[in-house]
Amino acid sequence: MEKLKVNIPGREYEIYIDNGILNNTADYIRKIYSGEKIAVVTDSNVAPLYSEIVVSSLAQSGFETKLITVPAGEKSKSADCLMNLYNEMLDFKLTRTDLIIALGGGVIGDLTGYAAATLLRGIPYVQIPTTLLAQVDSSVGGKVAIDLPRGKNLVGAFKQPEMVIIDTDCLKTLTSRVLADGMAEVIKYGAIKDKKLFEMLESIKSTKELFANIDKIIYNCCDIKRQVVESDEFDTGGRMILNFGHTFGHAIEKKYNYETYTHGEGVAVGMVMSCEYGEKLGITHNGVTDRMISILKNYNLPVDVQISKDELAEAVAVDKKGEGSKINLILIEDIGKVMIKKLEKSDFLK
Ligand SMILES: NC(=O)c1ccc[n+]([C@@H]2O[C@H](COP(=O)([O-])OP(=O)(O)OC[C@H]3O[C@@H](n4cnc5c(N)ncnc54)[C@H](O)[C@@H]3O)[C@@H](O)[C@H]2O)c1
Ligand SMILES: O=C(O)C(=O)C[C@@H](O)[C@H](O)[C@H](O)COP(=O)(O)O
Ligand SMILES: [Zn+2]
Repeated sequence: MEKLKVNIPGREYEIYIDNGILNNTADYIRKIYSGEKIAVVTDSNVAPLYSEIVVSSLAQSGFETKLITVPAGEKSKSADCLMNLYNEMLDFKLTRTDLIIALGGGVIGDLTGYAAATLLRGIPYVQIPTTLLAQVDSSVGGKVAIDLPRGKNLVGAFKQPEMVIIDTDCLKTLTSRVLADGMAEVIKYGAIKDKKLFEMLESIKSTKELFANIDKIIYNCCDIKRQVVESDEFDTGGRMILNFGHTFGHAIEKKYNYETYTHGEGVAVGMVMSCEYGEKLGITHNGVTDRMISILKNYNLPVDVQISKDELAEAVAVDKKGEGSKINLILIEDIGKVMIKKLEKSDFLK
């Protein structure tokens, strides 16, 4: 069992990492919740795999639960799905002193977290992430959101969870594509903040070897995210580094209607594009782009996608790192050495 504490004054919480801990979900929940009602939100793929373990643990411990299942996939991070979720929670007569659990990948975490941030002006929630991406990134830090047709995560909030429960056994049922998505964010952490992690990822030669190191990798990433979020919870400065590859990545996801490319795949190509752009500006050292391309290919992630300058400019216009006419672009000078470059939006990509 590994444990981390996110120290945000007034909103502290623990992250527990272990295999098999879903069986004891109720014991963890009891540490932070003394009420009775819990709405458990999950998706149509995760429900048949893990809802029974979670709900029966909660029921055996005397909690009154309602399982709410939404369709799997990014399209569920939508206003329509959010409204349905609100209605299901209100039908369950949830109040502000009750609890919500997000059981699933980043889609469920973001959607449920946003419902928790807004329904009745805020209900406490717990993250139980079941994908690698959610375990290393989205379940920690409190960014919650839905997408709009005009762009990714355009309606959202900062709402820290009460606890994050990471069961690494859940990773055994992921498809190789979803596992690779998580690796894109893991590679991001190495690229921005942890050269040793990046080098370790470069040396891994098989999925078996990856799984042998997965607990350590998850711990490392959560620890980096914890530190970054503690220093800038509301994304006004230092937290922006977690967006490395995302300006381009979000543009790719949107261009292809959130269907062709997943978030991790968009971020993978976005990191290559950021390295190329950084090299062009003379910021990213020569050779870094090649190294990025090579590691991404090793984890079966895409490194190139067709997208026009106009489509990128559209994404820049709604990017949350914008400040009036300027945009904060995240670049790396070298592996593990990140920087924030402020540019005029009109000069970007010229
Ligand atoms: N809030 C944040 O800080 C943050 C960080 C990174 C990404 N995100 C968001 O996260 C989303 C991507 O998350 P994701 O990659 O987890 O996608 P996802 O939630 O869509 O999950 C990917 C697929 O895996 C399935 N799945 C989940 N757990 C499983 C398991 N254990 N076994 C088998 N199948 C399983 C899901 O049903 C889905 O089909 C994007 O919307 C992205 O914007 C948010
Ligand atoms: O937690 C953060 O901060 C991040 O930027 C993590 C990203 O991996 C994540 O995809 C996030 O949701 C992107 O945020 P956005 O502010 O660009 O919508
Ligand atoms: Zn991301």
